[in-house]
Amino acid sequence: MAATDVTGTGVPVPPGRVPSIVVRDLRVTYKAYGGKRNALGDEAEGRLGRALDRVTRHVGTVTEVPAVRGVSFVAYEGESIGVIGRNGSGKSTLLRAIAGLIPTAGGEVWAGGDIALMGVNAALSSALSGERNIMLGGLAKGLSRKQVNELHDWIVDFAGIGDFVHLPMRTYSSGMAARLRFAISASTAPDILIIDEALSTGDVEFRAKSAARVEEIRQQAGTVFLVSHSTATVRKMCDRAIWIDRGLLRMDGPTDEVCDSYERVMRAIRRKKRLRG
Ligand SMILES: Nc1ncnc2c1ncn2[C@@H]1O[C@H](COP(=O)(O)OP(=O)(O)OP(=O)(O)O)[C@@H](O)[C@H]1O
Repeated sequence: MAATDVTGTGVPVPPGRVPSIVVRDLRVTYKAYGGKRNALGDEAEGRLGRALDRVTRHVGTVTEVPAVRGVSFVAYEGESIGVIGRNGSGKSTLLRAIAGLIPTAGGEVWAGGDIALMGVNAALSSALSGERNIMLGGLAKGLSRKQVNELHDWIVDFAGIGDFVHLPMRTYSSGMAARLRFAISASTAPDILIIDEALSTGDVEFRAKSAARVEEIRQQAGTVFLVSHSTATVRKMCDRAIWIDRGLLRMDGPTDEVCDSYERVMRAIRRKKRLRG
């Protein structure tokens, strides 16, 4: 049976594969009030900055930042997709829009299941104990009190925070707090899991443990997105990679191919910068 373009993205769906997310011409524009912003943040300078000024419209004192400028792709069940790109290229914005956490300026997202976004910045309250945060985090994920109580010991054990669970989170080291956030998010297996740099926190042992948990979730036929600056992590954990550059999808394909191209371009940029002094 031939592949068909049932998603309308122009990407044919191969026979036997089940799409979990369809993103069609997705656009996100931030409105920044007052100061001037551009699509690469503070890094954009000189020629690049002027080029970006052309795509960044200034409306009165409001600057519109087109952070995602028309991205389309189809993700399938069982895939683990690394999302790479330079600082400010729009990776987090794209995934937050897919998770429905921020408004879009155009395009469509279709999701075939529940989406959980796990990030080191997931909001937990530093004034409350780990225990209370586990309950609040679980309720925010849509679990019942009973379900959170059942998961409580697993979360504390996975995070390795021991008796600190009774103390306010402000007494935690940043590693402990990040491990607790990860454990809360990973305590249930959502259909679609988005991890934003969460794996880069913690020590070697915790990274290995969290990687194993992501693999478990992936094997339960969920789809995993991993936003990371580390191509090494993406190579290890993902079978496919998406490269986002200035709000556009620059490349989508097998992890090694995409990471090789990305690293080549990054090396060339660094070389140019060095030559310019
Ligand atoms: N709340 C906001 N208001 C205005 N502009 C924003 C806002 N959040 C992000 N941006 C801008 O949108 C663009 C994309 O940011 P985003 O955080 O999605 O990039 P990123 O690739 O995830 O970056 P990083 O790798 O540094 O985390 C950047 O130019 C950034 O400055």
